Amino acid sequence: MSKRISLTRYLVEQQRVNGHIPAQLRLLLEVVSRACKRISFEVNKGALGGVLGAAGSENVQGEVQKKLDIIANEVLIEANEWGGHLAAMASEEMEGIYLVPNRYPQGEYLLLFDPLDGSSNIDVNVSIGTIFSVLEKPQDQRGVTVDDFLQAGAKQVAAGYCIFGPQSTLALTVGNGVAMFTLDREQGSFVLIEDGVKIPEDTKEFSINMSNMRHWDPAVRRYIDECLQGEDGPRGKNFNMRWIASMVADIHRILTRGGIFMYPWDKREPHKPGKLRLMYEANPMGWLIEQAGGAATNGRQRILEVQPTQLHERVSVIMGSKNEVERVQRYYAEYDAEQQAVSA
Ligand SMILES: O=P(O)(O)OC[C@H]1O[C@](O)(COP(=O)(O)O)[C@@H](O)[C@@H]1O
Ligand SMILES: [Mg+2]
Ligand SMILES: [Mg+2]
Repeated sequence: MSKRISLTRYLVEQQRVNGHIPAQLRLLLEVVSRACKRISFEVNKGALGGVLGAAGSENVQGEVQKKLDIIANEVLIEANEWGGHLAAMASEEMEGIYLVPNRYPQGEYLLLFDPLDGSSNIDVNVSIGTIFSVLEKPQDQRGVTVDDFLQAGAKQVAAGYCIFGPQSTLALTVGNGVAMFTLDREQGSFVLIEDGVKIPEDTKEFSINMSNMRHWDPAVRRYIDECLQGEDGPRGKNFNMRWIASMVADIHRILTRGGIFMYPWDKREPHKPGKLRLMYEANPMGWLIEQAGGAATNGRQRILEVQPTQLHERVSVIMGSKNEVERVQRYYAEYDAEQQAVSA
């Protein structure tokens, strides 16, 4: 039987052998993975555990909260607040930041999370997940503020997600490629299933909510129009489409077999840059995708270089197989040049 490598062992190797992560970060990631395990068990209870359905409240973004959104948020906070590795946390489900209470030891990291991604899929038994991102607390003696969190995605020191599907699988990067671990429920531990995950540079599969087509901008329309024309169009090949409506599941598929995922700006709410959140959805996913050889952009700028100005900032998202993402970027550049020429 081949040797099984647990997440714990992988992290120890990242720390000791490769010197990639300090001990504090290793311990923090252990705690996050334990929280993901707890959430996985809660998710699996479904109707039997009374965890389905709406909670009867709204989050800061005006979205109806599901019971599991709140349960997952509490699990992550409870697991992480006393460990001594963190200074503060931020979540999709909380308006402000959560400071580690004074009664617990204070750490050097900031943790951001989307505790339950794909909330609309909870009640219909479709894959959902937890997304997380770790930043370093800026070095100074002040107490932590929201401004400390407003760092570009390129500053992340760890990022990942745990998908709760037919299997619970945790994908992780500490800046040394992407590794995936599946939860062995009998052993109670995450076991390495793939290291050095690589996304093919080309693809024949796109992922976008087609019902928004009439609201997109011309660059995205052009790209999707050409995909839809298949063999008869300029791309000369047929494309397939997948939309799970859980970013975590769509990105997991792309990390597994390639593809392009888009949730672009659209004109329904023109003042918003996009639907997805920069700091705890696009940044961690963007870094994972890049670490697997893919690309992540808002059409005009690399996502990891977007300087956040708000905790719950939104962003237009185009990520996945490199050549396709670069093509969409090119279409944006061509469209912008045309617009400039018209207005000159
Ligand atoms: O309802 P739509 O347009 O299909 O949107 C689906 C998108 O919304 C999200 O569910 C937002 O995440 P939350 O469930 O964490 O709010 C993404 O995971 C997904 O890509
Ligand atoms: Mg989400
Ligand atoms: Mg969520």
